[in-house]
Amino acid sequence: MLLLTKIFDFETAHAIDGYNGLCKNIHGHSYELHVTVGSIVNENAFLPAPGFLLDFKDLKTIVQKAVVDLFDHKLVLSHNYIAQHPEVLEQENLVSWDAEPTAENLLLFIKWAIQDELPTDMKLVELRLYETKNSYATWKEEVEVYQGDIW
Ligand SMILES: Nc1nc2c(c(=O)[nH]1)N=C([C@H](O)[C@H](O)COP(=O)(O)OP(=O)(O)OP(=O)(O)O)CN2
Repeated sequence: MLLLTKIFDFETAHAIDGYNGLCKNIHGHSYELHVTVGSIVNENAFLPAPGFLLDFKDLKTIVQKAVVDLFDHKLVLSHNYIAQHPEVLEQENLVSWDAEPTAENLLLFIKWAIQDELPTDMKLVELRLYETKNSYATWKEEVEVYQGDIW
């Protein structure tokens, strides 16, 4: 499989309801999202002109619209959090969510949002979302491993 990766940045504020730590309060992150897509190719031949699996520009357009535009400079809070802090409803950049906006849940949402927008010959293979430079969540397509005569 041949893979392409593009990196995106967005600034988002959130709080985690039910968490016993600093992240229960509204705070922000400079998120970094790595999106890897791929396709099975004939590895014994060059790609036909223009030699792209997918134009990086097209990948950028898809992820920008499906993810970055939704989250950049937004405040993402769960319905549970909002119910306990109704004053946040005054924020014009509020995005209210069914789930807690953890790195894991954001990543699952991002997977759903991107998957359906890719061309049919491209597969979403891996997503990595950095919440800080030291903390990130990864989603990977399960790869079937060939072991002798059984998959
Ligand atoms: N499994 C998860 N754990 C935590 C999440 C999360 O989304 N998934 N989120 C948080 C907080 O949002 C917090 O802001 C990030 O936590 P942490 O990485 O511990 O933050 P630090 O600033 O201490 O990170 P450094 O980059 O190491 O300085 C908490 N846990």
